[in-house]
Amino acid sequence: MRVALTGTPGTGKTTASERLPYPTLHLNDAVREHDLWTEEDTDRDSLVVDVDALAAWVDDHVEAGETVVLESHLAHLLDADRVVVLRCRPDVLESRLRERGESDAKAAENSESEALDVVLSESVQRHGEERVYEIDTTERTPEDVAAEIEAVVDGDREPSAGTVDFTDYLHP
Ligand SMILES: Nc1ncnc2c1ncn2[C@@H]1O[C@H](COP(=O)(O)OP(=O)(O)O)[C@@H](O)[C@H]1O
Repeated sequence: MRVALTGTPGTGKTTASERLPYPTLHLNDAVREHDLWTEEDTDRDSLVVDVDALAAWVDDHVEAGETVVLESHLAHLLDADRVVVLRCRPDVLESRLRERGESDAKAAENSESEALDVVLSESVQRHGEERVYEIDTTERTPEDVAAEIEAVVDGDREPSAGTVDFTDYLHP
C-alpha cells in the first residue's frame, strides 16, 4: 500500500514518520539528492519539482506489495492508495515553524496556506474524498499522530476530508 503523508510544512510529517513501522521515502530529500527539479524559485527559496521524474523515482524505489510512506508536502501529487493530510492550527503552525528556524515570512505564508486548506483541497481534487484522511496534530503528541496514521493504514479510520476548519484563523 502507498500512503501519501502530506500537509503544510510544519504540520509534523517528518516527526511522525520517524515513529512509524513502515519504510518512508522522504521525497524532499530525494528531489535534492537526485536533481528531480526543473528550476529554482529564487523568490521563495525553493525548487520547482519535476513531478513526473519524482513519480518515476518513487516507482523505482517501492517494492510491490509493501506498505510504504511517501512523506512530503508534495506527496499528494503522486499516486497513492490513501492520503493522510496532517493539519495544525495556523497560529500553532506559525510558532512551530519559527522555532524550527524558518523566517517570519515563510512561517506566515505557510500559516495562511494552512488556514486556506490548500493541501487538503489539492489532495481531494487529486484523489477524491474517499481516499483522504485528515489528522489534526495541534494538540496531539508525535506518538499519537503516528498511532493515528497506523490506524488509517490498518483500515480502522473512515476517510475524513473536510473535518478540520481553520477559517477563523484567516488574516483579515
Ligand atoms: N505533534 C507535534 N506536536 C508538537 N510539535 C510538533 C509535533 N510534530 C512536530 N512538531 C514540531 O514542529 C516542527 C515541524 O515538525 P516537522 O516534523 O518538521 O514538520 P513537517 O515535516 O510537516 O514540515 C518541528 O520543530 C517539530 O519538532
